[in-house]
Amino acid sequence: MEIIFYHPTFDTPYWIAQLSKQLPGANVREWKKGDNQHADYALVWHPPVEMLQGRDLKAVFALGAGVDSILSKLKANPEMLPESIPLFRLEDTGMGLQMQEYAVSQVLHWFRRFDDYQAQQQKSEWQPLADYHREDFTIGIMGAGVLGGKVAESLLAWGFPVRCWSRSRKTLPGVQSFAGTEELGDFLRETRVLINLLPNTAETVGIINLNLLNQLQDNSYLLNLARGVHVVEEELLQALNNNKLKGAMLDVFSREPLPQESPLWQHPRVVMTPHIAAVTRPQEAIAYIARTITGLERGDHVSGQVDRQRGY
Ligand SMILES: NC(=O)c1ccc[n+]([C@@H]2O[C@H](COP(=O)([O-])OP(=O)(O)OC[C@H]3O[C@@H](n4cnc5c(N)ncnc54)[C@H](O)[C@@H]3O)[C@@H](O)[C@H]2O)c1
Ligand SMILES: O=C(O)[C@H](O)CO
Repeated sequence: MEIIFYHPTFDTPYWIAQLSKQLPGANVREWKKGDNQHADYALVWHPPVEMLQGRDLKAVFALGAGVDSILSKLKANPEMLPESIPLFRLEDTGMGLQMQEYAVSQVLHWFRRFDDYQAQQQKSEWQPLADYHREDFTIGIMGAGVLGGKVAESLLAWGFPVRCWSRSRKTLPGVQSFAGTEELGDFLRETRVLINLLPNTAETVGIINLNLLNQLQDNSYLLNLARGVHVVEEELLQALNNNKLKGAMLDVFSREPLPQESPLWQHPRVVMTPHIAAVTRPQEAIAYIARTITGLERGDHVSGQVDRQRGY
């Protein structure tokens, strides 16, 4: 079995060595420009079109959870990967735990009013504040898939009321599930902390706009862990400046790196990280890919295949 690997920043020798160890019958090689030799599987992130085009592959694996970049490249170059070749993505592979760490730490930060205490410290002000109550701190998770489900579990464990919104209704124990555009308003009405874990698709671009934010509880918070294009950044700033939103924590931006001139850098109630909420963990990802390839070779049904029409 021949496997080609391409990632612009990963430690390629490590990936090749580990994949070879876990797939003993496979010959794994780094794809380099000009390599047109046969391959059965391709493992990629931001692949050059020529790497995939014209190949008779059994499957392609995206080396991340989101497949928006590869699907948008495919839109511009449909011949890069015919529909008959399945595209897989990473399901969890250690990202669920990272998302839990991120979400729990920030929700607790807001719940215990550490943002207010930090602002007071700037003014050398010693002033105990009223406690917040969990019943007024409903967490609303948009996108209740692999990662949204994990985040829901972790916040439930801290005793917060948790609800989710997704395309179809979910049955996550203890979580109130809302589905479809017709239930979006009901989902938002009680939400105090909005956590975004939607995929980037034609339907979800720009979904977090002023109209949506205005439907949240007053003094709400936004945690964007998915993609920057979900948020209309100027409208987020309006919602912060008119105090509908009390704070926002953003891991992703419509342009990355965030341009120096963006007012988000300086906003006193915005905190940010540089797209690190959940990164690909090589060990878990390699084990998952090896397991999936073994399953595909046996003809098993395996999960993780992207529905290209839906876009995730
Ligand atoms: N910031 C980071 O570091 C980072 C890391 C990993 C993943 N992500 C992002 O997180 C996203 C989610 O990952 P996942 O593995 O949980 O994906 P997933 O496919 O398992 O879950 C997606 C969820 O969104 C819902 N959904 C999709 N379209 C919808 C729509 N139009 N309306 C309502 N609900 C809709 C689905 O029903 C599903 O519940 C990824 O697509 C990626 O963009 C970000
Ligand atoms: O989707 C993912 O896996 C991360 O956001 C990296 O882009």
